[in-house]
Amino acid sequence: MAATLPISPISHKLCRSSRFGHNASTPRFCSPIFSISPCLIGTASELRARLPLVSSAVTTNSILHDVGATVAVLGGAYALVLSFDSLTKRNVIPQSLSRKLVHILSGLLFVLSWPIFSGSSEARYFAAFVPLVNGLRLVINGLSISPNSTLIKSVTREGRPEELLKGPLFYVIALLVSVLFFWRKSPVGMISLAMMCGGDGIADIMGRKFGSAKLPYNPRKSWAGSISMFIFGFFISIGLLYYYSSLGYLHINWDTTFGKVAIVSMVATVVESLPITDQLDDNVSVPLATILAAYLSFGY
Ligand SMILES: C/C(=C\COP(=O)(O)O)CCC[C@H](C)CCC[C@H](C)CCCC(C)C
Ligand SMILES: Nc1ccn([C@@H]2O[C@H](COP(=O)(O)OP(=O)(O)O)[C@@H](O)[C@H]2O)c(=O)n1
Repeated sequence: MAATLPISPISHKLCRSSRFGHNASTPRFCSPIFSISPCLIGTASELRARLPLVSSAVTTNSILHDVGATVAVLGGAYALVLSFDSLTKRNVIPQSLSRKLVHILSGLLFVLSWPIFSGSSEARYFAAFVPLVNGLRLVINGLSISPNSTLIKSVTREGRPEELLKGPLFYVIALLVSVLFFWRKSPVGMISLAMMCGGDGIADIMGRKFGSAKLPYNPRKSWAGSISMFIFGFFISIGLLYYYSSLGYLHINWDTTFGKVAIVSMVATVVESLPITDQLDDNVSVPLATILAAYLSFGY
């Protein structure tokens, strides 16, 4: 006997209507194949008539869901900067470390927040609103239109507002590109942010602390910084791929993925180590190189 499936609540409601001569007091079970009962035929035509109502209800729910997620992530972004500003003001951590931790955590927490948005095709645009608002915030403060000392102190090296228009703004643009063009169903965007936020951020912290042995072709960078970027970038990338595959967004072939991520991490690390920072900010060169290498490696 063919497997039977419970019909949805709306079908149950329709099946009970007197028009079909049924007095189904409990949800009917229906075979999913040929034995379509008059109730189901009625159900199908009734469903077609009601589909616009169902789809508009689903759309409204998705929009409310995504608006809520956007507000929550925006609040998280604001709270993150405020928290590190407070830690710096109370001399719990030095300003340079505070800025780097904001660099590392902002983007990675943003990527980790993507699953709280709905499954609708428009969800990525709601998520993109977060870096967009923060980008505008950086421009407004960077142009000193209405300077916010908390943001300037937490995100700049020397406390000059115009600094916001360089590294931080490129950083937020990289988040915007990843969410708009790659989102949850491609490994490319999340790996590029793992390398820019996690890898490059750790390179700075480890390089400043342990970077006595400088790179032969770039005395401003060190082996400790670059090796740290490769290792942390690799494991953070793998962690994000595992996170998204365990949630069902990605289907990863782990036999080949470790090698591919290692290659992409190496490419990003080499690019970051090049003496080109004065011409091209790391927050442009690293995500661009990672996106290219990851797209060539994974193909989607
Ligand atoms: C300090 C930052 C970049 C500087 O980079 P570099 O010059 O040191 O290479 C990071 C700037 C972060 C920005 C002000 C806030 C971005 C928030 C993000 C879009 C959303 C985070 C949400 C999450 C839930 C906290
Ligand atoms: N590969 C690296 C990267 C950074 N660093 C150290 O971290 C400092 C800041 O690096 P950076 O100029 O790339 O900083 P961001 O552009 O990432 O903010 C450098 O001046 C080095 O002291 C390193 O030693 N090795």
